[in-house]
Amino acid sequence: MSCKFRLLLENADQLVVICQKEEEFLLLEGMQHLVVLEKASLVIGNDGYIKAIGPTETIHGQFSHAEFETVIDCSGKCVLPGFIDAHTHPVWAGDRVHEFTMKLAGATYMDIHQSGGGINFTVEHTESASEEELFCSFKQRLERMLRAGTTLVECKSGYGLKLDTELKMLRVIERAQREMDIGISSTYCGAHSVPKGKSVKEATDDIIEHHLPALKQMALNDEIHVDNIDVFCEKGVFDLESTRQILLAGKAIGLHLNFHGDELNPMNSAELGAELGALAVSHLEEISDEGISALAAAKCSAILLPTTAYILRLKQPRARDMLKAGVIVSLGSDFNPNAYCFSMPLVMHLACVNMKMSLKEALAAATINAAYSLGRSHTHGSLEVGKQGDVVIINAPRFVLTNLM
Ligand SMILES: N=CN[C@@H](CCC(=O)O)C(=O)O
Ligand SMILES: [Zn+2]
Repeated sequence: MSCKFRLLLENADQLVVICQKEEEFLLLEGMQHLVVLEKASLVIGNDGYIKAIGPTETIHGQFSHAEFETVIDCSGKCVLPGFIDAHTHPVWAGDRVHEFTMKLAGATYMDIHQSGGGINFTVEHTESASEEELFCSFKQRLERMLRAGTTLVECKSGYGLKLDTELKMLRVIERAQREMDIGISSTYCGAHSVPKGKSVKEATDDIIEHHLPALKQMALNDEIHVDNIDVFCEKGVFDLESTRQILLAGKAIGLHLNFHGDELNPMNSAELGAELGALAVSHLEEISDEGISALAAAKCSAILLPTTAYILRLKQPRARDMLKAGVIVSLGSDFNPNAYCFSMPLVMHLACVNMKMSLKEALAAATINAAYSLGRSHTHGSLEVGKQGDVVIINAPRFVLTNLM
């Protein structure tokens, strides 16, 4: 082993490891027992991966002859894994502030959507924006997410709908993956809305016959690498059958299934996600009891989005029922022109206050479980040797009271 390392975080009051047995996710019981080391240190190697973690004295002894590029004294501070934002729509042009006024006056999300606003408004502005403009605003948004402690973020396309604009968005995401110091999981969301002038069937066929083969070819050419496929499964958008067809076609080209469901109307989306082997379904404000059982049995994560229920005044997702039933609960900011939130700390806060999750449950949902929902829990979501060294240092001595655990 080389004697040069990138970073030593020394003597943290609390080092919140989350879990230490290579767990892929935590369920209700595991969330109550997050692993927290006190007076502890952590070493990150030149490759960016965690090399050692343990009591300050032990690490001090083991690395007494090592050289570190940077040493940070974490006395009086608390170290957490970087937050993972499991659901965002961050590439777009054209704000929708006027829609907030309409909503305050009583319009619903679907009223606005059906009158050509909402997603379709953003689609028009994103189509006319240049790739460079989209990249610049996206970059600023990612920088703000990083400043709020997010180190891995799921980023969707979905304001293109036409193949060309979807590819423009995915190229912008790909460029950020290469150029920026934030981890990105890229999601093709061409079925985010039915394009003007097309029926659901025509849109579904276009995606299956043209978009997905193009993505497959671009992956083979090493041009664009997409991780997940998403569909907005909702009354008046993509119904259950078209959602199934699109997801199956995405699965056939190797994409993880991770889609919007049961948000405004009960659609049996959770049941569909479980049946198809989806990694995750997002929203779920209108999930059924059967949907909850199906997610638990299939180990399909529920990505809950407290900002959406807040801004649209929807009923809160049933986080407690899901946790009790054994569902893998994750969190995301749902950053988009309708829910303008960069901050996973705020998302965790809303999850606690509005969805009645505990601090520990919210942190596990924003780290190891969010990593699971993106198929990344082998490398992200906890501070374990061999995982990526993504950390947040907070200027406070504790995240949790260990004697109350
Ligand atoms: N519900 C569908 N998609 C987004 C909203 C996108 C938009 O309104 O632009 C969501 O997750 O909340
Ligand atoms: Zn969304």
